[in-house]
Amino acid sequence: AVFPSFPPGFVWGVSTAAYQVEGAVDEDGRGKSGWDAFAAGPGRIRDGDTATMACDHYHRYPEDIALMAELGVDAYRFSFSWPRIQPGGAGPVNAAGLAFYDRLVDGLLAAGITPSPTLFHWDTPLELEQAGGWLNRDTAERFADYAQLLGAHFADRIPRWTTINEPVSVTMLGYGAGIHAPGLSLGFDALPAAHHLLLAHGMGVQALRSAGAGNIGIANNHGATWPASRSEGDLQAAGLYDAIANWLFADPILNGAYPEALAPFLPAVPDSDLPTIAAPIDWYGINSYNPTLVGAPRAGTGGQIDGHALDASLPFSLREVEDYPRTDFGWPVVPEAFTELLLGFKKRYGNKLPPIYITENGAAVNDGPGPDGRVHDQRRIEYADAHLRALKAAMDAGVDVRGYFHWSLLDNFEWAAGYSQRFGLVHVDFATQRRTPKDSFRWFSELIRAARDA
Ligand SMILES: O=C(O)[C@H](O)[C@@H](O)[C@H](O)[C@H](O)CO
Repeated sequence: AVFPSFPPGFVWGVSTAAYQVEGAVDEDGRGKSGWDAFAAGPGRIRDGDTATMACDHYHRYPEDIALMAELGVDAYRFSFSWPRIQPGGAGPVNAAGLAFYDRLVDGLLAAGITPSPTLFHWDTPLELEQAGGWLNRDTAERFADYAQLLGAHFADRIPRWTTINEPVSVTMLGYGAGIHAPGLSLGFDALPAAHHLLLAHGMGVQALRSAGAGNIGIANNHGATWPASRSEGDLQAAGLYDAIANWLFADPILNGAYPEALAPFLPAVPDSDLPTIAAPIDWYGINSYNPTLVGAPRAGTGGQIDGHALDASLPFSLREVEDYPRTDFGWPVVPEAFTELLLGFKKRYGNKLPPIYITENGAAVNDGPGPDGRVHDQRRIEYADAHLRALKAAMDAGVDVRGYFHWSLLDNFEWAAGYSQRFGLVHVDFATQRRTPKDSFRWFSELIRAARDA
């Protein structure tokens, strides 16, 4: 089928994150992160994998930049490693750490690829984590200092900035359900972390602007929430889950207030915090993969996330989305839910909604090289094709989307799932670090060129 045309200037990109690709965890003065400590814990990461080497991007970035140039992308969304740049999360800069990002940014610019970094993608400096991490308001203050120094150093070379990646995942998986670092299972008592992450975002925006940087946004994870049935119990549970998973992290930024439904659960916060969180942004980033089916609590189970059982005491339970294909990570493939999500955003925020970038979208498809040495990841092509058509349908209906960043350029360290789940357009042999562009890589590069020539 003919591929839908995207507007001229639409940004095509790929995404990665420092801890998932860099490796070199003990090199050139990098400090430890909460993830280093968490991943070292027995049974925390599938197969006992660690990110000590990951994709060795720290040394192989020239090869990876060449792959991105071959792919034909306009932009590369990577993340800065806070513990590499500022070990301990406070005080002086680690010059050798900063120098790595000078090399990466200059290499991208030389290749005609726009560096589009994220300041924080989950690797909290360990010293800050040990002082309470995102449960501690001070971490937001430290983040503002970190944003200031990066803005001052790179404002002249970096034209697009993301403050924080998915505060919802850090809050719910890291502090709420203990599946990610720091591994705390606090349930609703994790919500102060959400507030401090949002506060850090707002302070980060202000710090970047005062350092002369601009074109700033956040990358929030969002997905359509579907009630398990029209019963009162399921509708109520789905409404509460939707408020926590989606609107808790969008409303304060776009509306300047928390969702009313969550008032009973949220900590009291200083009045001045909400205007800070709502610091004007230039664009809004959405990471989206699939919808979530939610019902009333069920005795004995709260459902599961990536095979990790959720606490049965939660006021909702996650259910399996039936009758749709699944990725190898078990995530349902529902392109129409992507359109539904974006139209829902336009309806909810109207003209308060700035232009959108899809900062992440992709699928775990674990095919490896076949006898011909190629990786025939047809299911990834089908996933991306269907989601880009779903995206274009939302754009045709008036949603202002300016770009799409595929997750991910490389197979990488998929957090608690280790290397068992592959999201890359490029296959990585983690024993030899050999990179093999997959069939999806060729498909995406043809699509980008066709879209540009259209
Ligand atoms: O969205 C996230 O969880 C993160 O941003 C990425 O780091 C993940 O690796 C990716 O999404 C696949 O799960």
